[in-house]
Amino acid sequence: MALRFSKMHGLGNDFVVVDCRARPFILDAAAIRRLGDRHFGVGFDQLLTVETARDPDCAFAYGIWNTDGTPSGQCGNGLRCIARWLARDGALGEGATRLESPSGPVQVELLADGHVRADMGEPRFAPERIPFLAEEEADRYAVDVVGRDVEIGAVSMGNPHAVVEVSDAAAAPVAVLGPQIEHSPSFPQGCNVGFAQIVARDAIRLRVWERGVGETLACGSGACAAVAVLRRRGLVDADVRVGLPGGELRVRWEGPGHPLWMSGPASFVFEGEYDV
Ligand SMILES: N[C@H](CCC[C@H](N)C(=O)O)C(=O)O
Repeated sequence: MALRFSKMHGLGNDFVVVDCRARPFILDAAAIRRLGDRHFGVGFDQLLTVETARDPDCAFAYGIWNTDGTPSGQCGNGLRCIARWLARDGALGEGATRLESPSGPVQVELLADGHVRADMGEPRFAPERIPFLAEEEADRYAVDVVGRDVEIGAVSMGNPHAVVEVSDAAAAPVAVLGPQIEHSPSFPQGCNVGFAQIVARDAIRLRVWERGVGETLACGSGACAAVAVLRRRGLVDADVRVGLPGGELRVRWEGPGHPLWMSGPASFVFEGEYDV
């Protein structure tokens, strides 16, 4: 059976997008891993499906799977690509459109410069909503990683994130500390791990080790998570430029009680057919 797809990326965080509006998604974890394999398949950081919405207030729904076949609750770069994909299909109305993500509704809007702005909802810091095992909610936690304490912030953007503040993102031990924190028992469902360097009150540099993938060139929900954690600590202003290896995202968060906004590019690369 041939599976038609669009290959897309958001700042180098790359996706295979499959239109499942006419028929349900049928690949199991092993088939997703094969599709995501960069030698034996097409290759992606995440597989995204466009689906009909169950939520009557949303125009469409979307699904998210990592390279290892595990599902995710949110994908910031991916939802910008879904918005561009729907716009090309003539299915995105004027102004803001509500989309149903696996973790709840988000709102997207195509900007004049071709970028996409997304209302990602409010960051969730309550440990049980991340999920993260902690007695009480805090700005920072000490997590035991291979016998030593590492200080992190923890937050959900619909998917779990740990944020580690570093003095130099370029030199951060992403490949060592990333998987150790991703698989920490403190995060019962695992987590994405951001390494954030504060450059100014309106600019940070960030690298992200993604749950179920590894280090990616960019992570939209990771950028949101880093700004949320650093703003809650009073270390950055509301508007922050987030510099990732693949490029820059803009994130805006007034603070508790307010939604968090992210904006950035979304690009098509090619259309293809995959023999499932
Ligand atoms: N690349 C995505 C994040 C995927 C998160 C996934 N790795 C998870 O298991 O939560 C983004 O732009 O937000």
